[in-house]
Amino acid sequence: MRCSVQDSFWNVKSGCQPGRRPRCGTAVSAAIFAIVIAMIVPPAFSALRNRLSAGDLGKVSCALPLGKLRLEVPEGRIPVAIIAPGSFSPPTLLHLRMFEEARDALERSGNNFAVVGGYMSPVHDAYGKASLAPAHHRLSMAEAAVSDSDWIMADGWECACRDRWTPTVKVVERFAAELNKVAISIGTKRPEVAQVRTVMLCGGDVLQSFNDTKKTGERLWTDKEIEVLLGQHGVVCVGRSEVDLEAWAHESPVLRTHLDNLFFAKPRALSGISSSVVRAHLASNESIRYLVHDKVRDYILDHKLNELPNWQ
Ligand SMILES: Nc1ncnc2c1ncn2[C@@H]1O[C@H](COP(=O)(O)OP(=O)(O)OP(=O)(O)O)[C@@H](O)[C@H]1O
Ligand SMILES: NC(=O)c1ccc[n+]([C@@H]2O[C@H](COP(=O)(O)O)[C@@H](O)[C@H]2O)c1
Repeated sequence: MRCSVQDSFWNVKSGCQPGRRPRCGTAVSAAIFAIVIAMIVPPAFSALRNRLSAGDLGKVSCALPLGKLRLEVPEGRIPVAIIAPGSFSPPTLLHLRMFEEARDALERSGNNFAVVGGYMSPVHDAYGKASLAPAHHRLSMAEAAVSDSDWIMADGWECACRDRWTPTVKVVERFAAELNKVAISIGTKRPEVAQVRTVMLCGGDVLQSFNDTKKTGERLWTDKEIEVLLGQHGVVCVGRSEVDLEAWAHESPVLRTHLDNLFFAKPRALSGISSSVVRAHLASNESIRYLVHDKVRDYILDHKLNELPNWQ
C-alpha cells in the first residue's frame, strides 16, 4: 500500500510518508490506537461538555416564554406573575413547591390577585456562587423541572442573554416590561396591555438577607433596590424554617415600611430539601429520586453533572 496525500492524519500517526510503504500500518497498532482514542476522547468530551457555557447559551432564545400564561382572569381580579430568581443548581421539588405555596398565598391575601404565570430565573454564572453548574445546564434543568407544570416556566434571559450578573431588581423590571406588552382580559373587558403585576418569590433566607451587609461594608440589597422591589412590585416569601418571618419583618427597619407589598406563605410541611442536599447525595453516590423531578435527575446523570468538581 502506498500513502496518498489524503492519508495525512493517518500518516502522522503511522509514520507513513507519501511515496513510501507505511512502516507500522499493522492491524495490531491500529487496534491499540483505536482503544487509546476510545479511552481518551469520551471523558475529555464529557468534561468539555460540562464546561461549555457560552457556546451552548448562544442557542437560547432571549424572548420571554409566554406559552403557559393565562390571558383571562375573572372580573375584578389583578393579574399577577411570580418571578423566582435563584441559583437552581439543581432545581429541587421544593423549588417547584414554593411556587404552589406562593400562588395560594397571593390569591388568598385579600388583594383580588389572580396568578397568571410563574417564572424560574436561574442566576448568571458571574454571580460567582461556588456551587453553580454552568448556566446552560441550570437552565435546561429548570426547563425540565417545569415541563409538566401548566403555569410555571423557565426563563434564560438573566443567565444566558446578559454578559454579567444582573441585580434582581433589574431582572424583575425586565419581566414587568415584557409581561406588560401582553394583552390580558379582565372579566368581559377587552384585552389590554400593562395589567400584569410582577411579584418576586423567595425563601425566608433570601428575605432575611435584605438586611445583610457584605464584607466590603456595602449592603447586599441597597435601600433603593428594596424600595423598588417592595414599593413597585412586591415580594412573596415562603418560610423555610420555624422562624416567624412576619414578626421579623415588622421589626426590620428596611421592611416594615413596605409590609403592604410583602406576602407570606407558611407551608404546612417544612422540608429541608435544598440544592445543597441534592448535591451532597450525588457526591456520596446516593439516590436523588423524589428530591428532584425525574427529568432533572435524568438530566444530571445523562450529563454527568454529579462529576462536576464543584458538586463534590
Ligand atoms: N425548601 C425551601 N423552602 C422555601 N424556599 C426555598 C427552599 N429551597 C429553596 N428555596 C428558595 O428558592 C430560591 C432559590 O434557591 P437557590 O437555588 O438560590 O438556593 P438553595 O435552594 O438554598 O440552594 P443551595 O442549597 O445551593 O444554597 C431562594 O429564594 C431560596 O430561598
Ligand atoms: N442585590 C441583589 O440584587 C441581590 C443580592 C443577593 C442575591 N440576589 C439574588 O438572590 C438569588 C439567590 O441568591 P443565593 O442563592 O445567593 O441566596 C440570586 O438570584 C441572586 O441574584 C440578588
